[in-house]
Amino acid sequence: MKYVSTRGNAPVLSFDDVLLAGLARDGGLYVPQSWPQFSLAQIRAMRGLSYHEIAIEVMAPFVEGCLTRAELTELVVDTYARFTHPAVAPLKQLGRNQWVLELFHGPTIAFKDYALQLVGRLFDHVLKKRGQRVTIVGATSGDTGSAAIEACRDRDSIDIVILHPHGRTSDVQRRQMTSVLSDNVRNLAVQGTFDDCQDMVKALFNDHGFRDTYNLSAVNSINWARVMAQIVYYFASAVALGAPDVPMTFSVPTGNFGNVFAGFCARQMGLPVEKFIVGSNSNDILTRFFETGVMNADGVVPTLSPSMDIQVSSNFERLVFHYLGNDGKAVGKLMDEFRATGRMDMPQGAYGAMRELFEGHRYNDEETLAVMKVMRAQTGEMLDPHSAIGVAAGIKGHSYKTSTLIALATAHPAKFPDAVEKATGIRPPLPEHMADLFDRPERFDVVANDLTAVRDYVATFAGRAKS
Ligand SMILES: N[C@@H](CCOP(=O)(O)O)C(=O)O
Repeated sequence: MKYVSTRGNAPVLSFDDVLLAGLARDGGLYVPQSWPQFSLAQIRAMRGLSYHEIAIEVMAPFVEGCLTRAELTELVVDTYARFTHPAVAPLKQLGRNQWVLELFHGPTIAFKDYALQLVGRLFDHVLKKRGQRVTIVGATSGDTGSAAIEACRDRDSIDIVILHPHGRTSDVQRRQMTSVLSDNVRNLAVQGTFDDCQDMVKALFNDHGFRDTYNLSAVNSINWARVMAQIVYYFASAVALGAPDVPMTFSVPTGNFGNVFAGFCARQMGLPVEKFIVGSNSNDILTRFFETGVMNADGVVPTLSPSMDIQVSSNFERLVFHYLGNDGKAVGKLMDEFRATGRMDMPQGAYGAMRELFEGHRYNDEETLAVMKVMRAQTGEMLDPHSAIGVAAGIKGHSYKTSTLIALATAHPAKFPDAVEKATGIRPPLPEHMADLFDRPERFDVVANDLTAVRDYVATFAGRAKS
């Protein structure tokens, strides 16, 4: 399998090079040159397989030529054996034809673990084989950071620096990152927004001298390996509910568009999906896009669902690439326009085709709390604010008659205890392995929203003498 950049002007790479590269050298994102295909019979045959068995089937074509099936199997089995639910990603019924997919049974209790636990092991495997080291630089609005740190902490071949927006994550989210005191981990609290953090990470990758000196790698969903591992739960949940003989509608709360794009990949590979519903909070750039065909960046406002406090959804570029017929030049033009003006007008044909498959719905904080309260009262399901938005958007957009709804629950309610208590009157306790989180010492450095300050910090950290 080979991978190409969405801007069409970077080297074509194999899986292990894409894993280490993160962002393509032309500023684009890597996507597979062609989509592996599963026939209906092959999808049907996945029914009854375990999560890890489905993971191997789904991911094997993407790593072909880089990992043997035995190597992939070993990594996958080791990854998901550590998840706390025997089903790994269990489904819970909400109503007729409506289900919640719980994606918070990994170590940091958010969906990011499903990919990052594997990505950490993939990095280790490839770097050891090559005898190389990397410096991972990542941006988080709350969940990616802790999942990446957990996956990479104490690994000999990796240093990791995570940028988060100062004061804009939940206390649990921040502590999950800042209480990891491993020598190879650093947290930077940036006096800005998540978009500022993500922008600076991309700028460091686009500075080729810097990138090469410190061997930068990425853990955000700009890294294809993240998206690849997330495709698995779309297949696993769909076949558990009768796919491919019943079409699915997926509802996904999303800010950076990586999660829902993984669902789109599953569809490209043959999984029958009727619709993707995107749930937004008040930072509703994606919902506005699907309503109008215009991507218009506004200021970010803090919400009860901080992981989605995002205006620039980096994976949207991968979708644009697909709908512009894999025309990297056209994608580059649109992205440059968006960067310069904060506005992107999708060509009508491409927008019309996107609208056949995607729609979006927005919920402000008040509406989110109301959904959490009603869901708890009517179904017994305790939802975190992000998952509540996904469920509400799904119920709004789903047609009972033609498909089964799977709404993705992306984080454990205990990650957002204040919001959950406000909505339901119940304060969800942290799981046992995190019970002492608020007693652990924290370490982080506050930096200005300034690229030079961040670059100097990364250089000093990555360049330090290793003990
Ligand atoms: N919502 C994310 C933001 C980063 O997204 P990613 O999928 O590109 O890592 C977070 O919680 O950090």
